[in-house]
Amino acid sequence: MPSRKFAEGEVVRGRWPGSSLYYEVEILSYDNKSQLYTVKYKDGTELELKESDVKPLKSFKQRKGGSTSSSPSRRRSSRSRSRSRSPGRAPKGSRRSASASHQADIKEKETRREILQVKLTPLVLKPFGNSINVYNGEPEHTEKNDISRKNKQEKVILSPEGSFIATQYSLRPRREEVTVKEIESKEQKRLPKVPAPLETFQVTTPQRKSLEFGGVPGASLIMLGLPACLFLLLLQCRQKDPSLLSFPPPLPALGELWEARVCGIYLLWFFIQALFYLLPIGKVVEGTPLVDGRRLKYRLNGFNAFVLTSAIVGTSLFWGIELCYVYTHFLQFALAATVFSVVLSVYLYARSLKAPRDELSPASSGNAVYDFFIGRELNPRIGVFDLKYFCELRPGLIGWVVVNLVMLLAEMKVQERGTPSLAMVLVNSFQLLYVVDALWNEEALLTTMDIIHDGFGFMLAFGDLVWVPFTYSLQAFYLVSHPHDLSWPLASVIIALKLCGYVIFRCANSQKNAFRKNPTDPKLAHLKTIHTSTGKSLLVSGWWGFVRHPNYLGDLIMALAWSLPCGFNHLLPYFYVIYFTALLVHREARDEHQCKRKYGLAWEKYCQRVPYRILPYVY
Ligand SMILES: NC(=O)c1ccc[n+]([C@@H]2O[C@H](COP(=O)([O-])OP(=O)(O)OC[C@H]3O[C@@H](n4cnc5c(N)ncnc54)[C@H](OP(=O)(O)O)[C@@H]3O)[C@@H](O)[C@H]2O)c1
Ligand SMILES: CC(C)=CCC[C@@H](C)[C@H]1CC[C@H]2C3=C(CC[C@]12C)[C@@]1(C)CC[C@H](O)C(C)(C)[C@@H]1CC3
Repeated sequence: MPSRKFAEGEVVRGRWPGSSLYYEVEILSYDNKSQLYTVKYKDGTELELKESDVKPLKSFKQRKGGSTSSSPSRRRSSRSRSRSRSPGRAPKGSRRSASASHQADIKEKETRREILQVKLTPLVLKPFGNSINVYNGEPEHTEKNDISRKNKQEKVILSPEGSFIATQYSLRPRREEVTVKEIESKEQKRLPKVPAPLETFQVTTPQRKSLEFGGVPGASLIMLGLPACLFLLLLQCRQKDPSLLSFPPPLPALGELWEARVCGIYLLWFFIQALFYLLPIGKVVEGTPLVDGRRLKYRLNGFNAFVLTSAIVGTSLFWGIELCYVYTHFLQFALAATVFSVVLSVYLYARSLKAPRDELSPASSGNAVYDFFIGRELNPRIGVFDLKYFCELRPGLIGWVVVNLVMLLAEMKVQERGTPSLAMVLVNSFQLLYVVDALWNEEALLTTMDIIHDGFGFMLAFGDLVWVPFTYSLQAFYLVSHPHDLSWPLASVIIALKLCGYVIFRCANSQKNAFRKNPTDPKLAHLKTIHTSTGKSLLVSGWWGFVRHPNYLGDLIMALAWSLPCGFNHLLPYFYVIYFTALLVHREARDEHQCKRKYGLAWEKYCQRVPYRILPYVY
């Protein structure tokens, strides 16, 4: 049990010395000896504060029934008069740097977040205490998913009037006052229209300290490295001997790889998928609340698009259309897709320069190279057409299944077989199950960090449109020219492994999704939870009590099962497992960082209760 109340990285309110004003600060460190916290204010000021001068964020939203009876506006004007020592005020002449305009963007975004924290954050229940002295930011206790208690909580959260409290006006530095007033009047007009949000990811995400992915050098390296890696993989896979000894493969001339017909087919594919996306079939749902309180609408018809695509592919086969053309021109298709993703990224960056500030991604930085990579605009849309959401699941993911099928047909042709090999059938079926699962559970995508945190830039454009269909299908591509005879006993073990991975993956994801959708779900009543200061709880038993990312564990087990049918002659079919382990370890670290900032000590408590991240007793 930690002796201090607040964790490093936690965002809290810190008293400005000599005043009674509290501002949002981040805990940088704690000195056991002096018992002082080093905190950082939003303008960069670092100070040491006593514990009594630090309060959890939530405690300020609980003063509605407290002694301050003045209206928010009255309170604001009276408090602002007394803000002579605002930490928001930087020393003369030192406030604006060269990147001032983006900093201003970020500042305004933060300001909006702050306002929304005031207006959108759900009330915290009595058990946390209505007084800031009672609740210290720590989870009070771990308890069973108590329905009667949760019902109470749900009631409070869902009531629009009860959920929005405006008590934090005094916490804003004076220099933001004009913007704040302008924005507030806009917000006040908008807010009654939106329902009380349950998910407040963007709203409560505090400012980031450092850039992810190794910052500008890391992003530059990834942007150059990923396409190079893709072409080396494909060229290596085409070799008779794809072992490391014959690396690097001979490089073809660029002219050989560029074919206008292939580009046309690729564009046709993309626009057919876009057309399916626009069909008015499927449920329309709302995404998580944006920084301005709005919720975007998304149509869930990914599975329908898959069925329609299957019908088109089936018809093409019936008419005898040579699908093996995709195999014989695989590198040309990869180049066409790469060029398309680069053009798309340039378009996305260019249009983001005109995007309103509050539509920028929380991951964007103000650095052009980094923002081109991570994406500047959070949800670029052309009318109702959401570019990121569309690309994440449709052309690439469905394309991957079609590529696998093409490889199966190519194997039969190249190896002159009447039926596909058992290894190829397993790879195709396993990956088909994965894609169908993703499309069937499409709604879950709306809460992933790709949708709510990352912008739409080169990373996701290239990742979704090129990396997924052309590298995730590497096992099938490998099997076309490197046959592997798989015995049935071994195949049974691999099938069991795949099913085991799938059960972990699906059950873990479904358990969390069901819990986030309805924490009072009677089916989850047996699970233990930890309460957090945001009003949301964390599961600490069931799948999420086993390791902190059981869904990643299941996904990794499945990844291994996709490679094993290719045998052990070469490393190449295991590329996916290796890459995916690195991706998930990095993704887990990003998520952990964000959860620690969101949930503070409650997250630390969770980490104590569930010490392993992905693999029990190993990691
Ligand atoms: N094949 C691929 O290339 C690929 C790549 C990436 C991901 N994936 C898969 O995609 C799926 C989604 O992954 P993801 O990275 O978006 O993350 P995720 O693991 O689905 O979600 C993480 C979020 O879950 C919530 N959470 C964490 N611990 C919790 C607990 N104990 N109780 C309740 N909620 C908790 C937190 O958000 P809130 O508290 O805000 O709800 C956290 O930010 C995974 O199955 C992953 O394997 C596949
Ligand atoms: C390689 C680099 C640096 C970037 C590319 C990452 C990109 C390939 C992945 C990022 C998020 C991933 C993702 C899926 C596929 C791969 C990514 C786009 C996913 C669509 C796979 C199917 C799952 O069920 C899912 C939950 C829908 C996945 C969502 C995230």
